[in-house]
Amino acid sequence: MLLKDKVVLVTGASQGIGKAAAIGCAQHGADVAINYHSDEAGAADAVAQIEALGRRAIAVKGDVAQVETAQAFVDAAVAAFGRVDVFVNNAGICPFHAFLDMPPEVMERTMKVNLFGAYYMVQAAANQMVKQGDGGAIIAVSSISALVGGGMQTHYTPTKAGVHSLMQSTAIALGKYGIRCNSVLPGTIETAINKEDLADVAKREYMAGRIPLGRLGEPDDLAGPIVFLASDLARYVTGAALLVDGGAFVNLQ
Ligand SMILES: NC(=O)C1=CN([C@@H]2O[C@H](COP(=O)(O)OP(=O)(O)OC[C@H]3O[C@@H](n4cnc5c(N)ncnc54)[C@H](O)[C@@H]3O)[C@@H](O)[C@H]2O)C=CC1
Ligand SMILES: C[C@H](O)[C@@H]1OC(=O)[C@H](O)[C@@H]1O
Repeated sequence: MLLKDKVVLVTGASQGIGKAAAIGCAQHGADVAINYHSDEAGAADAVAQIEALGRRAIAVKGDVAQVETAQAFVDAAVAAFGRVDVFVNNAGICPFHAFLDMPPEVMERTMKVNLFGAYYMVQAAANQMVKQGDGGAIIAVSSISALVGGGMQTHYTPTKAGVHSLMQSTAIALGKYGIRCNSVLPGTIETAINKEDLADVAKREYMAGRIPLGRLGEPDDLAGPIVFLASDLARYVTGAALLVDGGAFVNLQ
């Protein structure tokens, strides 16, 4: 039990990596508040799975692109559980699109959800941790795309580099409060975000073939690294970025 009786908040946790992280934290003894955008059934299922583990859970609806969602989420978690120990910034979108004719609204929505949303959420969670006075852990779900490009992701990869950079800067700003800030950098994980993209069999085989561990990732592959960074096992780790990609990044030839 690495997170016994800790209170963990996860954004975008009605499915995919966020849901796996929320359940993974509950498996390690945490109570969990999840933010979700619109998938009521997915959020209810996440809550049910956490409660089945004997832990408490709430689901709070909100669009992370709206500034006020951040404080409302933290307030709801504090009302339910009294405090915030761990904050996982996971919510994100990746609407694949070419660069030269990128619609401004797609570009701006991607920035607002992935980067602005992360900024305001991390700020609200950090203020609560500072008020509590006994530290905390913040983990951002960045991406291998913080380090490498994507021709159909010119609006997306800067947001992932941005949240990685945000963790580096908040690690400095919040270190004196005992708040650790780190990011995980997933490779290609099979979720709804890339279902359409990976429906292209040739692309899917190419992507899988680039991975030394021999398979695409699944959401649960992120749960362990996130629990680790949230836990006291990582008590001297801050400002770090952990690739969780089956070795894809290092596979040049
Ligand atoms: N699947 C992959 O290959 C990779 C995913 N990531 C990142 O992992 C994170 C989670 O994505 P996945 O689980 O893969 O996809 P997903 O599509 O299953 O999950 C994304 C979650 O974010 C939520 N969300 C989207 N917009 C939101 C908004 N405005 N407000 C609140 N919630 C919102 C969705 O409802 C969903 O629950 C994202 O930040 C993504 O960029 C990073 C690297 C690789
Ligand atoms: C959604 C993509 O398949 C996925 O997102 C990322 O951040 C990865 O780098 C992949 O491109």
